[in-house]
Amino acid sequence: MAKHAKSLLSRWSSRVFLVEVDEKPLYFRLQERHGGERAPRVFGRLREADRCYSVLVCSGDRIKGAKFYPELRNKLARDLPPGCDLTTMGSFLPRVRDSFIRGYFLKSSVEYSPHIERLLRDLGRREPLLVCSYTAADGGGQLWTQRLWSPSQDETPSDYFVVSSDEPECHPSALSMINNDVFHSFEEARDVFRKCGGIIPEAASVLEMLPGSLEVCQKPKFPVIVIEGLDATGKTTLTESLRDSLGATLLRSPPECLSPWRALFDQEPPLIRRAFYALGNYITAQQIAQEGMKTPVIVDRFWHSTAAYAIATATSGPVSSLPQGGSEVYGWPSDLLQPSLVLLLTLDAEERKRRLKDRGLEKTDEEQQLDRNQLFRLRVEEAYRRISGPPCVTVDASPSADKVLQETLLLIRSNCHL
Ligand SMILES: Nc1ncnc2c1ncn2[C@@H]1O[C@H](COP(=O)(O)OP(=O)(O)OP(=O)(O)O)[C@@H](O)[C@H]1O
Ligand SMILES: Nc1nc2c(ncn2[C@H]2C[C@H](O)[C@@H](COP(=O)(O)OP(=O)(O)O)O2)c(=O)[nH]1
Repeated sequence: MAKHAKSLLSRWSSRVFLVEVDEKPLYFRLQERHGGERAPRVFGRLREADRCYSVLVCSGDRIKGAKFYPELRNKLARDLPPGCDLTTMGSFLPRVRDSFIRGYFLKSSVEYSPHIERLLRDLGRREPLLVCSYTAADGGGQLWTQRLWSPSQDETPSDYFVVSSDEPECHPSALSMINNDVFHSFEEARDVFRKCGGIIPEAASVLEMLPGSLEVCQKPKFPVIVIEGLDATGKTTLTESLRDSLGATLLRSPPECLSPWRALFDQEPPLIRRAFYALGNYITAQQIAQEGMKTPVIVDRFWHSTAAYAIATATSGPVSSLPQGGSEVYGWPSDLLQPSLVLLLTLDAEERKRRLKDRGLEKTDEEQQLDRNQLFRLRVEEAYRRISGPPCVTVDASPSADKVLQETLLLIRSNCHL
């Protein structure tokens, strides 16, 4: 069994678990049982026949684990017997960075079925899984562990209670966001792509587009203005008008040179997808530094989009589950060029939907998620606002395109002395 999983087993009982129940986080941990004390109720609505499993991906290889996590869900969703309920779960060591590991919580309302254990063993042969199976006790919603096991290791009989645990100050995924979801360094993002080579051949093509090393960008002579906002808020329309009005150079992130691979990496798990967008920002930064010596530069999306979508995706539930304002995760990468001004186009949801529809282009999966999941959209919008470095200046994008342009030109002239 991977050394990592063995060490994890030994720390199993000091871990806290997080299961999303009806979009609300439920935190619990395992407490050694002594004597015949009764397990306290943690999960409501469990019957005596219910059997639950915590299935955690504890791969020692970050890339393989990231790739395996979505595959595991697809396999479980496909192969589990009817009557099984699958939700996301995580486990972490309180206040220990990078201790958050992801997994799934299975609730099987069928009588005990060896089929599930066989399925987990087969899956566990591909990547070390840590499985803790629970049995609901006397139907009252009490749970205790039956066995802790990793398919590649004998079962470890155990006798733990499942007891509620306090909600931590911030969502535990925040403990692992930096350089897993939000990349704060070129080297960290490039390292992910270097390690992807064996699994995703196109990673090599992206690496070839990167600068050998980050040349120290000279501060551009001319102002650099980034336009941010959700899809269909009018960024493309406004940036093209600003380019014409200011005689500026128009750039976008990810840069054109990465467009052949964007759709492919949009399908990859967050660790790889976010590294892709982070690397795109570094290439765009090099272009900004060059063009900014000759003309003002307008950029269509940059770091704020990368960080806001990554943070909003890595958390779940209400805005309150975002890392607190001022957290390190909102910081600007020290090796990434900072623009002179960042304008965030804001628009009410109905008008944005109308523009999306009028535009007719198919929606990105993130856009579909924005539509479907208002909570996700609210997390993206709030994450935009919390990002430090140059903070966003919001611009109401609901007036006509020309009015938005005039308003924006006023802001640029007053902030950038153009
Ligand atoms: N101020 C405006 N008033 C009314 N319609 C607008 C305005 N700005 C843009 N539009 C229209 O809204 C649609 C979306 O605009 P645009 O493509 O510029 O948004 P976007 O933010 O660049 O979207 P995406 O990020 O998805 O590319 C287009 O059909 C555009 O013509
Ligand atoms: N540009 C950019 N887009 C990102 C990033 N992270 C996530 N996204 C999402 C935002 C949108 O839903 C989707 C499309 O972004 P976009 O740049 O507006 O695409 P485009 O339609 O203008 O080509 O990608 C990111 O880091 N940069």
